[in-house]
Amino acid sequence: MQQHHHSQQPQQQHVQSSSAFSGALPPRPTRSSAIPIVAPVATPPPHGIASKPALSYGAATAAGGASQPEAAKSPTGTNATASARKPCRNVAIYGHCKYQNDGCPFDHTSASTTTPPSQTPKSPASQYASGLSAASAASPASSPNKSRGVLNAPSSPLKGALSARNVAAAVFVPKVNGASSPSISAASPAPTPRSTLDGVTSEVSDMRIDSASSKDFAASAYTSNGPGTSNMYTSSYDIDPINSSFDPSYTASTSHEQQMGASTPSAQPSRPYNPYEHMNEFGDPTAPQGPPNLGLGAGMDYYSAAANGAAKIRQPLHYHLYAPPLPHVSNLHPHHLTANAFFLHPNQREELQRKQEAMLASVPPPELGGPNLPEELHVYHSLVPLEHPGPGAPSTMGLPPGLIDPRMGNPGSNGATGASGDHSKVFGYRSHSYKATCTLDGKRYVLRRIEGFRLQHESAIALVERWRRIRHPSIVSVREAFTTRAFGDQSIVFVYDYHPLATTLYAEHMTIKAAQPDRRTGRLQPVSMQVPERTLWSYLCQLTSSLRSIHSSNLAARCIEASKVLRTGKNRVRINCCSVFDVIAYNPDENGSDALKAQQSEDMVNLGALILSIGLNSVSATNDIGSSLATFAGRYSAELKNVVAWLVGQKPAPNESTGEDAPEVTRNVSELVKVLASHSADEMDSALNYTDLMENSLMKELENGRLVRLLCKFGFINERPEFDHDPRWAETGDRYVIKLFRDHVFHSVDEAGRPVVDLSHILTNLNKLDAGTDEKIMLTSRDEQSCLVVSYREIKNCIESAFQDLSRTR
Ligand SMILES: Nc1ncnc2c1ncn2[C@@H]1O[C@H](COP(=O)(O)OP(=O)(O)OP(=O)(O)O)[C@@H](O)[C@H]1O
Repeated sequence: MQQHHHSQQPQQQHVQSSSAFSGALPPRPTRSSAIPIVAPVATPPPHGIASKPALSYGAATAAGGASQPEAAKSPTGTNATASARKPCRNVAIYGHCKYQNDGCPFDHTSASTTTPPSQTPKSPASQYASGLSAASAASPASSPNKSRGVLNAPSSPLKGALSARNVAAAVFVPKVNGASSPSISAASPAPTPRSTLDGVTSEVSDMRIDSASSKDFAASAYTSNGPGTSNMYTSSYDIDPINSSFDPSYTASTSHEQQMGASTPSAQPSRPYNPYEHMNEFGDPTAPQGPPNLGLGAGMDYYSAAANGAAKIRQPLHYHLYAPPLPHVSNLHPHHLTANAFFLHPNQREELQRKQEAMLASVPPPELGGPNLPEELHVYHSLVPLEHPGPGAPSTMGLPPGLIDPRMGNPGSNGATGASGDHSKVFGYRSHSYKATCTLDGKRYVLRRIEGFRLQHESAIALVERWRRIRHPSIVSVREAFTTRAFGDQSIVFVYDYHPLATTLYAEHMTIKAAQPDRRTGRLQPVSMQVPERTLWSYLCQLTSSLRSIHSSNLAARCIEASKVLRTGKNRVRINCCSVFDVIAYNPDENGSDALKAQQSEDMVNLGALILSIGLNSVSATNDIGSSLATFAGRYSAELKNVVAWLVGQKPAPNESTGEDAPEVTRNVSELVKVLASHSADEMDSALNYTDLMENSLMKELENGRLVRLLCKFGFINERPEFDHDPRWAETGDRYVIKLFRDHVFHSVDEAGRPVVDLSHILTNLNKLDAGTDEKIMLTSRDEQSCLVVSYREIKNCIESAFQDLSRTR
């Protein structure tokens, strides 16, 4: 309520001053639109008519009121003679007035005289405008920030910023004068009485009125903005300033050229827009002419020119333009392009969000029917079982939604994993897996508890330390192991990195998955179990690489099993549960190196058996290796079959022509790496392509991050009920411009008053704002009684200044 009160009060005040400003009319009801500037041509009498006096910005007048300036007391709108002396606003905005010969009482002459500042009522818009030129102590809009504003800096290109009433003076074009900042030229007489606002006078005196040269100015005026950014002044001659804001044909050189001081309006002839002009900046020797103003080409070679150019910062930076997707990524699937030009691909977003949901999944506490788990275990808390509780357990004990990959269905129903506490098919002990949060770093880990295990040798658990040091993209990292009685028994717990929504190769390829809806028809279709050969090669390459790392560390995986290889993404696999066997099957009497050799050799056999089982979608494929290999050979290439046969220890077939036995190759991981060389190259290509795709996705999200930061700043400033004991802070001074810009971006309406719900309008404006371009826009107050012509750079400065004020008070 308080906020409402504060935001209303200044608005009412503004309406009052605005109605006085426009001439004795009752204030119009406040509308959410701030964009009526597109509409005037649709209204029969454009201005000067009693029913629509609000458009007479040129001379601020008032019907009365003690607070009004002296000069404001002469009526406008009702006095045709007075109107005739006032410059027509249509000329100011559109370059011509279509009602010139149709009764429009305003002045359309293009002869120019100096536009004197006229009296301005203290509407927030005019307050801001006057604040731009000189901070007026009497103005309620004056804020301590103004002196900091770029607008007051003598060399600023914003020096000629217009106040609301200056909009009434005809077309302005920036005057580029050597290295100094552009000033503004007015092209129509402005016979309004001299202003009492001295601060504005100094600003307006910078405006050159020279209708004869105005065309020349127009030709050079576009130099003030960067390519892709139209200039309000230029637009006012021949294009619609609103609808053509992205028309690149009205832009050419950069402000850098202006800084070089060689492009005076008269010196630089009009030349066609060249979208590749920036390339010339570095002195491309193939260019037909040297880059403007750099003096390159003659005597300067391309590379030194490039080094020179690279050192210079080009302004303005074109942050307001979305960079298109890179061709090497986007050309992969053209139909993906249009939908995903701006944002992360929906499937990718969905997958990432599902993973986050899995990370945050929790179970109810035991008193509410949840599983009976210790509240804290060593440095871990919030334990959530990763396996279903077994038949007969109440539903509250079930897995929380979002914890498992939805493709897998209910794990209990299809037997993808055993129930929590079942005997592990691999380790033999009863085992449980939990997701848990670490109190030390707040991250999620997986705790694998082996129930009823009594540790006999301290040195066994010390082996875990060796596993801790192994970091490999295809191995689930081992963090630590500890024994505990927290579950009421003797248990050992192994801690691993958590990979949300991970499934096992067993669940993925050896269990029948629930039918999935067809993409085109939407009908449920059974999921094919056939594993493409490319996928098998990919698994083989990844697992070989991880074995290589393990074996070279004088360790053996000992758990190359379908249920112990996790699938953590599309075709991404990781060996899980490393170190468990080393601890639970520890034998102090074993000869170290012989045992290790045997275990490593076993890893190779298990790898072959795993590929064979996946290819045949059955764990029992290893029961009869000979017949399984025959079936396998019917589905896959001879090359793959031979590699698998070699791994599982089958004798290679004799040479067909000579009948001789093929030489036996020693079976170890180094040999396997050689065998897989060409497939590893394929794998690397895929990985690099995927990296490119990810980088591209990252670039899209980067853009969004910028805009979110900007929107946060808006949120801090707009509608703030009070700041620094000033209840009108959010509505006055720099903040008034921010408010009008917010209206322009989010509350604009079309000609029929319907809200413009157009994301591109928002993105375009926010990007230009973030980039701080020199392009100017017209902001209109909610009551349509006043307007401001400001550049995005000025608005950006206002936001920065207001935000800094807020953050300084912390
Ligand atoms: N590090 C991990 N990150 C994420 N999920 C994991 C991780 N380790 C295991 N899981 C998940 O926990 C579940 C149970 O794993 P587990 O290894 O106990 O499978 P299992 O088929 O029950 O094997 P076993 O027969 O040995 O008990 C699986 O669905 C697996 O996806």
